[in-house]
Amino acid sequence: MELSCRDLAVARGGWPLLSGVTFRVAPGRALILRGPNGSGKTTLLRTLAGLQPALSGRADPEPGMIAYHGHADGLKSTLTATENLRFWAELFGTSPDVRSALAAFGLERLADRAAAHMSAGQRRRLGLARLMVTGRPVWALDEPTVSLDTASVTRFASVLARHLDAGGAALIATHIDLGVPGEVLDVTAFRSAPPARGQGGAPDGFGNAADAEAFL
Ligand SMILES: Nc1ncnc2c1ncn2[C@@H]1O[C@H](COP(=O)(O)OP(=O)(O)OP(=O)(O)O)[C@@H](O)[C@H]1O
Repeated sequence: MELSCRDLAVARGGWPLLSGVTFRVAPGRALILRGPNGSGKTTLLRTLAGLQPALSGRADPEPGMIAYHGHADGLKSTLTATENLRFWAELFGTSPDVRSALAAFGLERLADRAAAHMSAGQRRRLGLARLMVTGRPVWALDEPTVSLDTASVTRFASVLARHLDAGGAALIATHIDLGVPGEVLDVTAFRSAPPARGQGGAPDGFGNAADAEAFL
């Protein structure tokens, strides 16, 4: 499935961050988001995933077709690895092969262990295995390889390659080369214009005007 954005404007805490964001990701391709800390990569991903509204513009497909993996792993800490994947499959209305999803991330021996008793890297692997049970054609991923060792990065890259081979698409904020087909988009090209001086501070929840101006 294709992922596209036209003239999208996004904000955090009511403060415009990016505007005029336009791109197209064909089925089978990934678009890698780049940009320094605080430049708006997470905000763009969250907007596309429907976790916050866009200020203006258009994005396709609608969030219901997008599986989002953010900084948190989205796990229920008291549930085992298998139970977590079943929980998500039920939520997404799919009938997945949970054993294959666990195997893809080398989690077979942890199938019956509660997420609370896993290491950070093991939890991250389980969180990523969740993507395989969503059945969603577009993946929006925010720094998916954080906490992963080299072997796990390779496993993840291979799961991602299979997703793309099957006609899926992906938008990924990452600083490492995952070796998948696609282009790189630097979000700093879409920075919103800085606010005019004397227009007051940043809106509640954003931080403060100095922070905002430092970024903008
Ligand atoms: N919960 C929040 N409330 C208000 N402002 C926020 C919030 N989270 C982030 N921001 C601000 O929004 C801006 C964009 O943040 P965002 O997380 O989208 O950047 P990023 O490019 O993903 O950064 P990083 O590379 O550090 O993950 C930053 O200036 C940040 O300070």
